[in-house]
Amino acid sequence: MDVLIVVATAGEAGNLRDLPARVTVSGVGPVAAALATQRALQEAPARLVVSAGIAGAYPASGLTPGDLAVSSHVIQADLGAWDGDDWLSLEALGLSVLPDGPGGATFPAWDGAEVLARRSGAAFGPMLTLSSVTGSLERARQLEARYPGALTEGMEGAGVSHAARLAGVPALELRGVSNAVGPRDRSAWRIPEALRATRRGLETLLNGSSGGGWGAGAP
Ligand SMILES: O=C(O)c1cccc(C(=O)CC[C@H]2O[C@@H](n3cnc4c(=O)[nH]cnc43)[C@H](O)[C@@H]2O)c1
Repeated sequence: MDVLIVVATAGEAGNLRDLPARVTVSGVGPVAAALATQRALQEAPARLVVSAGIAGAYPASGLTPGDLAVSSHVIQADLGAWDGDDWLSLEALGLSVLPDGPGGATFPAWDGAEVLARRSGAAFGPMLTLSSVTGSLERARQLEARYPGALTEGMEGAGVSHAARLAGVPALELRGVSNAVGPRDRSAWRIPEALRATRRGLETLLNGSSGGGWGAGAP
């Protein structure tokens, strides 16, 4: 399988180097992730792009550190406008990140993502991308209200999805949970557990063809 895995940091790449896929380290944030994905796809084609790494889990998701999440959609959640205290999404503004398309800042995931989630024991749902880490419960709940069912928060998924979409390559986000989204408490982050979960999901993906393949969405 011809898979490009994009992670933000060298630490996240460290335990993935032996997997049968190309791993690119983008740097942190959606712009860095988009540029790195674009460059990697120009250097060599891929049939599937994965934004992988660690993530925070929103309170209502029920996810805890060491759990795994796979995207149904990837959403750039901080693109929009404030009208006083009211938030207007790109959709509400009639705008899109894609010059030719509807969809605001939402990127549907690869067709095989739901099967992958089932096989790897991952939660399956929307995964949010923001340019800054949420630091309060109030803000976490606002984001959950705005994006019902949101599982996780990261800083690269939408950038990776955007670049993949422009290149005509399917994409998904796959992240191990390192922390709860909410008040900043670095001592509660469980990065090794999150990295193990991420690796488990990627192994399931990369071994997929030996388990009956991915059906119509096969990369
Ligand atoms: O607050 C700190 O001191 C701090 C120190 C080192 C790293 C961080 C990060 O926030 C890492 C961001 C990095 O990891 C992903 N990530 C993980 N959890 C979250 C989250 O709750 N919200 C947003 N991003 C998260 C993200 O994709 C970045 O690549 C903080």
